[in-house]
Amino acid sequence: MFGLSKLFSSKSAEKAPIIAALAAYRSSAFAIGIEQDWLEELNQNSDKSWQVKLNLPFAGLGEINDIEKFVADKLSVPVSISAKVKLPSTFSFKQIKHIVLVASGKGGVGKSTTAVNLASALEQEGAKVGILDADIYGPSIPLLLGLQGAEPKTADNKNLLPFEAHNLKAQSIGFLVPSDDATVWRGPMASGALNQLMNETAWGELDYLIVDMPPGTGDIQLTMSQKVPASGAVIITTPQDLALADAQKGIAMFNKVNVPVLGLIENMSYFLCGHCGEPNHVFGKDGAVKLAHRHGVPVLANIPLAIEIRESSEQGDLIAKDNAAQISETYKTAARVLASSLYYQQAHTSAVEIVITED
Ligand SMILES: Nc1ncnc2c1ncn2[C@@H]1O[C@H](COP(=O)(O)OP(=O)(O)OP(=O)(O)O)[C@@H](O)[C@H]1O
Repeated sequence: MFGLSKLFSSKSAEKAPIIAALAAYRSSAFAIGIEQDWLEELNQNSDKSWQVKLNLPFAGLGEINDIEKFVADKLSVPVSISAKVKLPSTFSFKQIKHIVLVASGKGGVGKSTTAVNLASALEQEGAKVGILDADIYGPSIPLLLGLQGAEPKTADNKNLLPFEAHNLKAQSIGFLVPSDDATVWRGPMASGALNQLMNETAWGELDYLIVDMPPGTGDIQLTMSQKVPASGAVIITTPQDLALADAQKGIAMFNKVNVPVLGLIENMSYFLCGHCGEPNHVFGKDGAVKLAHRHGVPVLANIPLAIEIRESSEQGDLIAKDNAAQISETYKTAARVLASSLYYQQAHTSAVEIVITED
């Protein structure tokens, strides 16, 4: 852990301007700048340039270049910042620091596609990430990760090993239950299967576990949300009125079970015209942002309706990993804001303890 004495010992006066410049940086994710206790090392070279080492308490490496530029411009000297992600060691379940539920009020809005790309974006922002496919009606995460046909394996005949693809650990409820049977399921059965997968998968240490929930806001989703020690939920919607009405039911459901809604993601938000490049709001405009304002939650991203998203998904590729695609930056920005709100929520409120029970 960083010792303040190391920072302020002999050369504290020289260090004050760079500490102030780091603290003055602002963005949606770094809403109150770089805090002093994130600094691991701060050294000034003989030519007056600075070298900074940071430990970020949330996934946010994608913004380091912007921070570096901001500080260098402010001080008018070259600044080089290196950083790694080191979340506080508070575990919500086994060695998992945060569980985030990705839900939608209705089916077909692109929940699974968004969940898996968000997981990848968090990983690219420097975190250890897993994805758990809990969609009993149509488990699609193995397909989206290019894992179709994979069989679950165990190392010790007790715990399942998670699959690994695209630097993510993954597990799917589809391996436990044939989706044809899901129509006759009740809440306790579904939450029991989810708990079994959470408990009996050897996840190891994870910063974030993204759970792709079944679509809807019925008994099954309610019971599942109640039984998982989630840090928060993200609701995926499309701009149509019907989808937004269902997203509102999702917000109400999470409020009922005291799972904080961390934000909405509007998927298929607009279509970029191939001729003029202008966004075309095929399904309506500003619906998610109005809903978000009404409930005091942020819109984390507006994801376009894009052929590349569908094509990558069908090939088991992730558009979030394609650095040439503008959409990948949109997922990464959403991931940073999500990660930072989890950090500030944990740092500034007292934790609610949720206990997993067997029923
Ligand atoms: N932004 C997008 N642009 C283009 N196609 C998309 C986009 N988002 C999702 N899709 C496509 O829409 C289809 C449905 O997506 P997905 O399976 O993620 O939806 P879902 O909400 O998880 O569905 P379900 O409710 O059945 O679980 C897929 O073919 C996917 O590739």
